[in-house]
Amino acid sequence: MPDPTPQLFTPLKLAGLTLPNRVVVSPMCMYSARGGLANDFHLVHLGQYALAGAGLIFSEAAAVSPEGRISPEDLGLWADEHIVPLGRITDFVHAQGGRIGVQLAHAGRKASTYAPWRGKGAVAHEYGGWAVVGPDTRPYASSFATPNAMTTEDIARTVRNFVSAAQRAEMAGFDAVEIHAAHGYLLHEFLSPLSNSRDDQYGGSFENRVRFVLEVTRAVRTAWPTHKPLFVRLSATDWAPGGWDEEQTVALARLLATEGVDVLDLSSGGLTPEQQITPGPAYQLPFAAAVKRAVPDLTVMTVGMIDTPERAETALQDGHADLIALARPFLGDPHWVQHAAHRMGVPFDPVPQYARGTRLD
Ligand SMILES: Cc1cc2nc3c(=O)[nH]c(=O)nc-3n(C[C@H](O)[C@H](O)[C@H](O)COP(=O)(O)O)c2cc1C
Repeated sequence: MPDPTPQLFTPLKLAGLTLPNRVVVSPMCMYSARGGLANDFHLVHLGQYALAGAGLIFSEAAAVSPEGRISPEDLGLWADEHIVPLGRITDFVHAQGGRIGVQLAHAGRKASTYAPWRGKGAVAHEYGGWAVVGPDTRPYASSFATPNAMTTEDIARTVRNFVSAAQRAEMAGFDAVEIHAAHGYLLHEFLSPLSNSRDDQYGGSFENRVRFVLEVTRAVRTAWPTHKPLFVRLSATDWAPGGWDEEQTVALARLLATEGVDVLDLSSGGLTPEQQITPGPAYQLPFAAAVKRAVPDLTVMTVGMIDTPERAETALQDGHADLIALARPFLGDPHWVQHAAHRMGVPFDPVPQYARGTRLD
């Protein structure tokens, strides 16, 4: 074992859950479900990361209501029938010594589109899409559906949907949940002045725009067991003038910390097609660093183009983040953690049962 052990391979305790290393499989929609139900694809896709020793695996966004799906192929947690197929996956991951969380999501005005493999940007109405909702009636882009502005009853029902989804996640055996409030989906749409023109208690001032995400967080935290960590993913900036930005993110981070959020997962963008950004290596790390500086009690996860173990290790050693999430690197190399350990000289056995000699039959 190198001395000192690379931070990437040090454990991290989140509420009652201890992660063996700091590498997290970031949520990735695979557009492979029917009726929101997980199937063999999800078992194999997510299960492979447990066999390969990821510190924590996040499933893709699971819709909290049918109209909150990005596409008809999204995973769901809006009905009890979703519990058993997901439980099969969490059982498998746990049997390999792994940990798995699920992201709870509502796509808002970016719902009801084709899955990307059907043709980008098209609206699913043509083959049986559904009416979409948002803070107001402005669509994400001209090729997207025109949303119905949510009433306060719609908002209250959506809060309840997040709670029911979290309760189903618990019944399915997940170790963590993440509230998806990023990437231009429903909760982010309420946060940003660029997509929220409401004049009621959910629009206008900062306090009003953050109300919906705080209500969801408070309600989910109450329903989700205290020994299991709660993550929230935010887009730290819209990369657009007059939009949501780092300053507001830090202010919201302070509020989320008081609501019992364990981990803030800092991404960016997705609110508008007119983003002013050319992403480069670790381009979202400064947002994690800013939140860590301002809210030291919060555990912070960074994501985005952290493609090498060295870059990940530097982010941890510089104190800019506590956890590193990877998405595309895991698609290219499901054994990323094992390969990182090898490069850093860390002994690493991804399948503890084999290491203990109990499964050598
Ligand atoms: C195929 C694919 C699907 C994704 N689906 C989700 C998702 O369901 N929820 C989410 O928050 N982010 C999603 N993302 C974004 C990733 O979680 C991640 O934030 C982003 O890809 C940047 O990380 P990377 O550079 O390591 O890929 C997706 C990314 C990819 C490539």
